[in-house]
Amino acid sequence: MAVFTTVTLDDLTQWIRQFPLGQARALKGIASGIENTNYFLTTERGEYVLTIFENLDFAQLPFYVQLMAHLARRGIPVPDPVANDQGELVVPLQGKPAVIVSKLEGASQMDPQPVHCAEGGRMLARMHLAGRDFPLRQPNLRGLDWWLETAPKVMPFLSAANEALLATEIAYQKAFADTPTYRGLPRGPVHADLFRNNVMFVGDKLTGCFDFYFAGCDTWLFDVAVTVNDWCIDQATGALDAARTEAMLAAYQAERPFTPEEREAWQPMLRAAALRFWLSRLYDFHLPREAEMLTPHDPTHFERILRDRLALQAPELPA
Ligand SMILES: Nc1ncnc2c1ncn2[C@@H]1O[C@H](COP(=O)(O)OP(=O)(O)OP(=O)(O)O)[C@@H](O)[C@H]1O
Ligand SMILES: N[C@@H](CCO)C(=O)O
Repeated sequence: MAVFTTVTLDDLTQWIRQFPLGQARALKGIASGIENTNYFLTTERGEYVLTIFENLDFAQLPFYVQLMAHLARRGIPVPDPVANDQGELVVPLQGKPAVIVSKLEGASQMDPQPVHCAEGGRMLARMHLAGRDFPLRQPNLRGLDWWLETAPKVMPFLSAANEALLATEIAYQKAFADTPTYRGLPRGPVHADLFRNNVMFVGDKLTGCFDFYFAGCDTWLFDVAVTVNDWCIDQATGALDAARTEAMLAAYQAERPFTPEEREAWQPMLRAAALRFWLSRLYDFHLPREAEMLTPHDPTHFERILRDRLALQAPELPA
C-alpha cells in the first residue's frame, strides 16, 4: 500500500478546475512506492498521475518538478507536470503539496536484457545533455556530505567488519572527491536513482522514466554508476554482467562520449554508487522514519555490490 493520503473523486471536483484538464472521471490508488501517495487520474483530457508529497514540503519541490518540465520540453520521456491557471506546478491538496503529471505508457522491465540496458544508457546520456541549460541548482542531497553525516548514525548497528568497511570506504571517497580527476568530471542535473523500477518499457522500447525526487546536481558518471549497479548485475551476487554493462555503456557513449577523467574515475564511482545505497538502506533499516510504512529494502544487497567492486577490476569504459 502506498496511499497515505486518501482522496476521492468528490474531493477533486472543485480542486481540478484550476487545471486545463476538464472534469475528473476516475481515480485509482497506486499500490507501489514508499515515499509518496500516487493515484492514476483520468480526466476528460486523458490519463495522468496525481502525486501527493508526504515527506517533501513546498520549498523543496521546485528543483524536481521544474527539472521534469525542462526535460519534457526537450523531448526526454519524463512525466510532464501540468500547470494550473496561475502557472503553478505544485498546488496544495489536503494541506500537502501535490502535482499532476502526464502518465507514461508501459511497465518496468524487472529482468533487463542488453537491449533494455542499451535503451537505458541512451536515454541517460540524452537526459544529461538536455539538463545542461537547466537553471536551478541543488546539490545531490544523498552525496558525500550526507554520507559523512549519516555513517556515524548507523555505525552502532554494524558488525566490526562492516563498520571497518564503511569507515574505510567513506575515507576513500572523501579523498577521491578531493582529486583533480574528480574535480574534472563533467556534471549537471542527474536523476541519481535510475533503478529499473523507475523506467518504463513497451516491449523492448523505453517509454520513459520517473521518480525524480532524489535528483540533484552531481557528476554525470555517478548517475551512470548508479544505473549500471542496478541494471547490469547478477542479482544474487551483485557482480557486473559483461553483456549488459557493455550494452549500456556503449549506448551512453554513442550519445555523449566519456572523457579521460571519467575513464580514470570509473572504478571509484562504481564504489561510490554502491556506498550511497548501502548507506541509505542501512539508515532506513536501522532508523526508520515514523511515517514509513513499508518494509525497508535489503541493505546487504549493496554491501555485496560494494565488496564486489572493491575486489574486482571493473571493465574499462568504452573508448
Ligand atoms: N508518470 C507516471 N506514469 C506512469 N506510472 C507512474 C508515473 N509515476 C508513478 N507511476 C507509478 O507509480 C508507482 C509509484 O511511483 P514512485 O516510484 O514515483 O513512488 P514513490 O512513492 O516515490 O516510490 P519509491 O521512492 O519507492 O520509488 C510507480 O511504480 C509507477 O508504477
Ligand atoms: N532505489 C532506492 C530506493 C529509493 O528510491 C533503493 O533501491 O534503495
